[in-house]
Amino acid sequence: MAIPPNAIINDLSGGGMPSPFSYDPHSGETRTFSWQEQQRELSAIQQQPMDDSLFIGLDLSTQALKASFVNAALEGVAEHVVRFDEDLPHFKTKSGVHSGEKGKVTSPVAMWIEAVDLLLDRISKAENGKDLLSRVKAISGAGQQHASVYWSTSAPSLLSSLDPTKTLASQITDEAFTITTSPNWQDSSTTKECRDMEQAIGGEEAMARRTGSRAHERFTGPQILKLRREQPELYEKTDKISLVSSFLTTLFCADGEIKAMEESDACGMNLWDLETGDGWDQELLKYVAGGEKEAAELERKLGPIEKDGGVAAGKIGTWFVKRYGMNEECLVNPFTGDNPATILSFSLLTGEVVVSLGTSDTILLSTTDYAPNPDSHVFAYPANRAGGKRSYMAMLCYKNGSLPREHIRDQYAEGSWDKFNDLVDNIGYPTLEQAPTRPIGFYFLKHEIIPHNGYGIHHFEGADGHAVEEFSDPTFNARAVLESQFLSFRLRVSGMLSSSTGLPLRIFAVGGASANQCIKNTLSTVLAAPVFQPGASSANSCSIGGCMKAYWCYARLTQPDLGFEDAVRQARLRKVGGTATGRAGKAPKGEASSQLVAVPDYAATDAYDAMMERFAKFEKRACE
Ligand SMILES: Nc1ncnc2c1ncn2[C@@H]1O[C@H](COP(=O)(O)OP(=O)(O)O)[C@@H](O)[C@H]1O
Ligand SMILES: O=C(CO)[C@@H](O)[C@H](O)COP(=O)(O)O
Repeated sequence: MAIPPNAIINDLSGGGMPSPFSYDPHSGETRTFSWQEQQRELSAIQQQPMDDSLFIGLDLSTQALKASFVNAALEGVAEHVVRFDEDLPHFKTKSGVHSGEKGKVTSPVAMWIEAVDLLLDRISKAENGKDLLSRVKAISGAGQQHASVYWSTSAPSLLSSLDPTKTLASQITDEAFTITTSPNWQDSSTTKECRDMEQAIGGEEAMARRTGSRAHERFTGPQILKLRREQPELYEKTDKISLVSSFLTTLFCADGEIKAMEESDACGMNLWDLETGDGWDQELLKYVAGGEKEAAELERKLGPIEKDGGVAAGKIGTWFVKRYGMNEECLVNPFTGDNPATILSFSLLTGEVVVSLGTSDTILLSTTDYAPNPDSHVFAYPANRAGGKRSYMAMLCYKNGSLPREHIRDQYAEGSWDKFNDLVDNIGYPTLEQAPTRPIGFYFLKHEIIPHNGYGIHHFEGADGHAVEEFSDPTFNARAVLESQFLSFRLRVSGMLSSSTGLPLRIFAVGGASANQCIKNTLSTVLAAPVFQPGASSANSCSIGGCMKAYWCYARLTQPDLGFEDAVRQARLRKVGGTATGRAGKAPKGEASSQLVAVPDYAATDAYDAMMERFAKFEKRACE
């Protein structure tokens, strides 16, 4: 495979060896370290009593709960997963959720609690599992964004009196919650609430400027407003509201306190004043709560926000110590959102993006500019520190990510990814001559975020793009489901990048579908950029980002001012010094150097370039 000119490797991203220079997306600064400086740092690091330490990162995403363990050099040591549909079938979820009427999508909170029980059981029964758990010095991780948990007044006493002979699920019962299901990020039932909230503060531009995003159906603020309007008695009875991230922080501390939300994840609510970063947006709170006095009560329910991503929210609960032999000094670092955690496992340079192909498809980049736009999202960067220079994470999010790809695989390729790939390869890339008549399909199985209002399956054929029920060659759907998604990425990402071409310099692909070579090739070719992957596994970048956050939190016990990037760089020096040990007897996973996995077929890139105008026109038609 020829390495294209824009693929000059600096191995700052996606794990790997420490570099003599470090780029800090937090400050936008690049610093160089002489080898003498590195040698001094290495000696200092080797004196720290970390040799045996492990760090856990969890990822409670839509379809699964994953756990990664890393050592003090941030090398992967073990991984475990609980898949909701398969491992907890009694909750009867499909792809982790229940889909109801009028766009309502929820997940049972009890399922997540049982998943934590099952995950810990699996870990402790695995080879060396008990040993691994006993060596954990800090735990952190991520939750799917926007989804919320509604605690009752009984929660604190239930959480602080857990009996280690019983499971979490048998003790943190429905009594702990006012609502036993959590509105999922795929929910689209709050369109009215979104428009009302935007109108209350002067429109979508104003909402984006103040909170980082225009109002979105899945965001927590519109969901809370709908709850207050439709079930006021349950809203009133709710004592505290958590995001999935702060729900997990609370669960792992289990000290009776409902823990603070972390700022980056709180940006997915349309309630946090990201423009100033100073607090909840009082006008929005007032609107959602229904009055001035009521706003103060909503603020109490939401609690404070943790703006320092590297602090400890508490220590691991005694239930975990007594039942699973975890170290009572183990720190719990505030969990964040899944996308913020994913970006943390990379140190992106200007022009580089992470493309996460999970249940949702997302594009992530880091920036020091606050440049909100109604078509994308801006969140606080998850490694910000209180009082420090603020930076941001920009994101595009597609609801119809892996599920439409699976739908096409099941309908046209007998449920096999290999057969799906054969269809994609058989059709091949378009030539420049074919571009003006290339068929284009749209697969909005769920109400789409981008383009807003996209819904249903649409096929267009011919130069004029006349709508057809099905393509003349139905197998074309396999290629079309990839092409239309990546053409949409291409259309939108240019507005977020400052590069002269409007295209990314490098792509880091993560998430379940990044295992698929055909998908990576097409992504690379449509976006005209080389694709890299973080070592052996790219499906765990989110939980690895959580591990790094946990490590950072622990390192700050002895170096209170340590920044996230410096913590990561220091940890990787141990790899050079060879002082950290996994002791699990397995090859390290997930944290090897990034590898080039796909390069553009530039002739086809030209053809995709020529398709952009038609694509944008047909997409508008599909949304009419
Ligand atoms: N070989 C493959 N080709 C394409 N998609 C895949 C492949 N393997 C897994 N996937 C997709 O990955 C998705 C899960 O991705 P993952 O990142 O684990 O999800 P989540 O976003 O819930 O964390 C599944 O829905 C599946 O469709
Ligand atoms: O809604 C968003 C981001 O705004 C989604 O990205 C969710 O955060 C869920 O992620 P996955 O389950 O696909 O990881």
